[in-house]
Formats: sequence, structure tokens, C-alpha cells
Amino acid sequence: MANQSNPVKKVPIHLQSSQNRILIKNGKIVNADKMVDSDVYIEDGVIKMVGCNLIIPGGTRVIDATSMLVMPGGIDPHTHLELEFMGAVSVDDFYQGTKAAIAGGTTMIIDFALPSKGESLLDAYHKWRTRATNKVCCDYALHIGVTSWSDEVKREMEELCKLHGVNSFKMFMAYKGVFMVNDSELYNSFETCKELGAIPMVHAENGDIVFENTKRLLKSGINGPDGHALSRPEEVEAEAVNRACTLSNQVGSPLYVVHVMSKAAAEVLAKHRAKQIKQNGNTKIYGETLAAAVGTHWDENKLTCWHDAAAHVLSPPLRADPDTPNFLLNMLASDKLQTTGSDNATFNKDQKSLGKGDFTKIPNGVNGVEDRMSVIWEKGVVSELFDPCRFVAITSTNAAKIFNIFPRKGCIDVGSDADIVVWNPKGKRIISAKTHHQAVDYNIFEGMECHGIPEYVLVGGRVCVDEGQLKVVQGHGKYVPTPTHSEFVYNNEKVSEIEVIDESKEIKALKLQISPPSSVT
Ligand SMILES: C[C@@H](CNC(N)=O)C(=O)O
Ligand SMILES: [Zn+2]
Ligand SMILES: [Zn+2]
Ligand SMILES: [Zn+2]
Repeated sequence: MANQSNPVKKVPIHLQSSQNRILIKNGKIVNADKMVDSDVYIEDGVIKMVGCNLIIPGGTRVIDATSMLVMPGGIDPHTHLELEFMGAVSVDDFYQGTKAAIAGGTTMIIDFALPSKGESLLDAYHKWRTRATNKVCCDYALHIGVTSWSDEVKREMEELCKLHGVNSFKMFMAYKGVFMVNDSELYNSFETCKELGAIPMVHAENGDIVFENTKRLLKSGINGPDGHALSRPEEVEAEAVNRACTLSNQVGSPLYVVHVMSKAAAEVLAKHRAKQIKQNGNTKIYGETLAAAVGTHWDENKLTCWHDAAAHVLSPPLRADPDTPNFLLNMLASDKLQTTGSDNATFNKDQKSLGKGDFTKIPNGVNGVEDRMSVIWEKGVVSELFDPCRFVAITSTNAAKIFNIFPRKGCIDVGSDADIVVWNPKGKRIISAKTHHQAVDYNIFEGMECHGIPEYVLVGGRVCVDEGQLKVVQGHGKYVPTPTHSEFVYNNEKVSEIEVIDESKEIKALKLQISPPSSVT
């Protein structure tokens, strides 16, 4: 402590490390609501000034963002790092998974602490905190799984909200005998979330139908990876989405449906959202889809070898309908879906081999935490289905609003954390397991050419991608409490206003910048 004899020594500002002070110049700032040509001045990990001709102290590092977009770092609301699941532990841990996230322009993840059978919610929460602390390279928050129901579970949900910065709980309508809860338990958990000002989340598939279909398929001798999708067709997902929306409407609670993977499910969710908007002027139902669902689909012709097929096994499954990716992208463009996650749960080839001869034993999960931003940019913005503002909304801002960390996260504004990606729309890269930063030995986007890459990524004001070079620091990330009673969810604020997407001048200007690959420098 400073006292008369040794007053606090303040390092003169011009001698403080320039790492502390950064000016991002000549870029175009893209927030969810607008784009503007402006500079950003950062000090001590926080955005201090936004504007032109800023007066800045000496020793400030200047990043030239000419012809580049300055966007909020991605927030991935759905990851499973170091998850024990189906007899394996996902290979991307909190260090390598967050390192890969940053490499792709994501600067915060929200992971799931899932209690195993008999484990309390609080024990799961503390286990995940222990795993992540001192390993994460970027900030993180936690959703907690509710895999059974009792008065004790209810009490623990309250304690997690009031004392541990949790505001979201995931209930599984599938994985019978492992995570699955029934409708009364869903009803009670939704009601408790409403009392606490928390967000109930669901994995929406009818687990009983999956269970019975699986028995029938195995008995008929269908045991390969294709049996996985056959056991849970689109209507099995759509039925559960419908049930979850009805339950939330009856309880009067919000609802966040994770990994919407099919046209049928997306349509049901959109119908319930429209009904609430018609009745109440707004809706508290939100839908998330995945980079996997918009970046690829279940292609029998491509998935010839067992490993390729098993690598693409997740739940709900990738759909065979080749129109699914575009359909879901249009749902994102028109605000019928609000967020994009990766659902990154990566299992290597030898782990996936646990399911040889019995598809129910293939550990479910795919990669995505590194490539989510590039895949959404390529499939959404480059193909002109939505503009960069909408890209920011669905990859960062909407998740920040729903999970109540906006505007600290999810926007470029004075006072916000300096989690920033400087995006080079003219850059390009080919996605491959040979070059990705993840631990897993395959990549479901293998060979995809993406236009648009992160040139710089700032994590809490630290430059962790510097002219494309990855310079992460293990343990640099912190746990971010997510407070209850998000005003966007509980005070009926709209999460995102959708203007009709027309050929705005920004799109034209951007299109000119994203020149065809031949002339890409
Ligand atoms: C447990 C986790 C596994 N990943 C997946 N979607 O198959 C999930 O269901 O979200
Ligand atoms: Zn799930
Ligand atoms: Zn293969
Ligand atoms: Zn998941």
C-alpha cells in the first residue's frame, strides 16, 4: 500500500508500454447497427475513444486498418472444451480451444458445465472453473446443464445465479438416460429460470423417439455412421422445438434453442416467434444455428470412408437436404435465427472409432471454434445474403445482449472491452486440418476457400493476432459473470432490429473490395 514514505510510483504515461495503448486507424468500424469510418483508441484493455483525428499520447502503437473492417471480436455461445462425453474427452482443451478461437477472430466463448449422473450443478460449475482458469487465452462464461430435477437442483440454480455469475441453463430433451429430462422437469426448470431472470436453453430432439428408432435400426443391422441421422430425422428435432416453445409460452419464460440444424426445426421456431411478436409486440424465443449447419451438410457421396462420416456425427445431425445451409443462412438474415455457435466438441479419429460397429457409440461432436467467423462470412456476406452489420449481430452482439454482457462485450464503443477483430475482406485462406490451430485431427470444413480473414485480433487490448501471426497468452482470459435479468430478454427490448436488406451502398463498396480470387493479393 502507498504511504507517505513510499508514495505509489506512477509510470509516466510516455514510458508505459505501448502494448497498453493502441490506436486502430483508417478502418471502417462495423457494429450490429451501423458502419462508420472512424479510429479506435485503446488503453488498459478498454476502448477509450472512437472518432477521427484523435489526440493520442506518445508511445501509442498504431495499427493501420486501411481497407479493413474493425469489428467486435466473435462471441461463440456454444463450446464444449475438455468435455467428457460418450466415453471420451474432447481433445480441444481450454488452452488450445481458445487459442484456435482467437486465430479465427473469436475473442470470447461460452462453454457448458454439464453435471454427470449424480453430480451437483455446483460441483460441475467449480470443476469447469478449475479446468479453465489459467488456461484460457480469451474470456469465457459458462452455461450450466440441468440433467435432472429436484428441490436441490432448484436451490443450486438460485445460488449459481446469485453468487457465481451464471444466467443460463441448458436442458436436454435428448440423450435418454444420460442428460435427458421430461416435460414436467422442463416446465419446472423454465419456471425457475423465469423466477431468477435466467435464460432456459434446450437441446431440442425427441429423445424417446431417437431411443426407439435406434433400437430398430441396430436390430435391422444398420450400425454405421449413417444410422445416426436415420435415428433422428428433421421432424424429431422439429417436434421437440415445438414442444419447448409451447412449454416456454405456457410458463411465460424466455427460451434459447441451441443448435437448430434443420429447415423443419427453424420453421417451427420462426412460427412461435411470429406468434409471440403478434401477441406481445416482441418475442423471448431465440434460435441459434451452427457454423457446421451453414458450412456443410450430410453428403453421402463425400462421406465415403467411415472416418469422414464419423467426423461429421453430431446431434442434431447434419441434414442430407443440400438446401439446408442456404435456408438457415436466410433465417439468420431475416432475424428468424439470432445467433451462431460452433458447438465445438472435438474427438479424434481413434476416439470416434469407439463407435465402429455401433453408431450410438460414436462420440457426438464436430469442430468449429476456429472457423466459425470465416465460414459465416464466406457463406453469408461474400454470398451477399446479409451485410457486415448482420454478420456482427449473429456472431457477437446478439449473444452479448441475450446473455447480458452487452455493451461490455459485442460492440465497438467507448467503455467496451477491447475485444476487437480487424478483418481483411480481401484476404483468403483454405481451411484444413493440416493448418488449423485446433488439437483435433480432422476438419469438417476441409478444403473450403474463405475470403475474409482476421488480420489483427485484440483480446482485452492485447494484440494476439498480429498481421496474421498468432501470439496468444495462456491464462490471459478471465471468467466473465453473466448477470440475470438481461434487459433485452426481460424488459422486452428488441435484440436486433432488422432493416430490409437491400443493395446498400456499403454492400456495393464491399463487393468492390472483395475482388474475385484471381486478383486477390
Ligand atoms: C453434448 C453436446 C454434444 N455435441 C453435439 N451437438 O453432438 C451437445 O449436444 O450439444
Ligand atoms: Zn446439444
Ligand atoms: Zn477419409
Ligand atoms: Zn453442444
